[in-house]
Amino acid sequence: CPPGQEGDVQYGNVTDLLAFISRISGTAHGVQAPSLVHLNNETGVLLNKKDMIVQNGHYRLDSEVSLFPWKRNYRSVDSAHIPKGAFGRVHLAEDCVTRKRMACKLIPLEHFRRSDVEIQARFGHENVAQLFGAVLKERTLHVFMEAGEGGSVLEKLDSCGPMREAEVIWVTRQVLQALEYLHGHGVIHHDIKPSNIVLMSAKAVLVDFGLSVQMTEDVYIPRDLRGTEMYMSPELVLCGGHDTKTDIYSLGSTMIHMLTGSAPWVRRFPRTAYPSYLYIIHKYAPPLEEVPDSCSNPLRSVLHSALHRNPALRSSASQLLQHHALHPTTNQT
Ligand SMILES: Nc1nnc(-c2c[nH]c3ncc(-c4c[nH]c5ccccc45)cc23)o1
Repeated sequence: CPPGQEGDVQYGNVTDLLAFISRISGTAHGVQAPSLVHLNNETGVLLNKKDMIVQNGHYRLDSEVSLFPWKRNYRSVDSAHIPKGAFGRVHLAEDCVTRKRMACKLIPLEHFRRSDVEIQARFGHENVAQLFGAVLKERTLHVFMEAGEGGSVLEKLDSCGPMREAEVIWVTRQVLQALEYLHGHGVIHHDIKPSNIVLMSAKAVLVDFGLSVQMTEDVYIPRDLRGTEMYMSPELVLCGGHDTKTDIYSLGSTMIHMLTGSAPWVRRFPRTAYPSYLYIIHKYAPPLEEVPDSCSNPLRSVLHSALHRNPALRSSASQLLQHHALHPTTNQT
């Protein structure tokens, strides 16, 4: 980059970031936005003025910010666990001046969905990975976010096996706090699963909002099938319309994965023999028979409420947060 050539990375607020996202959304779909004519230059909006230092309108890789592979949280994790979203790989990033550590998701412009950024920009919550900004460089969008350096719940499960009940309760409560907030604003995440829950020292956060939607009616009529099959609700599989309760079912499926170490269905219907689980999810009762015998009755009751086949009878995030099983007292064994 010739010295003195100004970049176009600016500090701004959420409104500025959403305006930038709207401009590149047009570019992503072939419409060349005039203000982005220099796609080989950098352009973007950073929300985090304290920790991210822009130099002459630049926030360049290896100059202003460095990317690193994530440190392995568990020895046995193979490279397959390098975090990746629906359409982008996630790296550990560090600001070269402030040393602020972040996550940086690289999304090719042709795969970019507004919801990848818009939902996290508009709906901040302590259990939703905080968005720090987005920079477009050479047709790749770099999305900077809060980093869960403890890795994902999936990485922990694949390395350490089934989680203890107290750990399952803690993660479930963290996710329910995020879902209570998102669902209260009509946002459906659509991909609740262990790899989209990342761990930090004192909390867990939801990540990967690339499939999320904000409902404008009481029922969301999908144009495509969204999510990861093993965790999908029966009503989502039927494509007849669904609402935020689909995330609750996916959380119930995630709880089974945390308690057993395996995703629901796969032990009874091995992936080698069943390329798709959609028919199984539609035809069979919810996978409550996979709840281990060791599971306490109170937590079993939470699973019954979260995995109810009828979304109208399924508990909401707010209702589950009131469940006594999710507030164990220290004197309970
Ligand atoms: N798909 C997606 N979209 N946004 C994120 C994201 C935001 N902050 C993060 N922090 C950590 C990880 C992460 C996932 N698996 C891991 C394994 C080891 C270490 C870290 C991780 C992922 C993120 O992920």
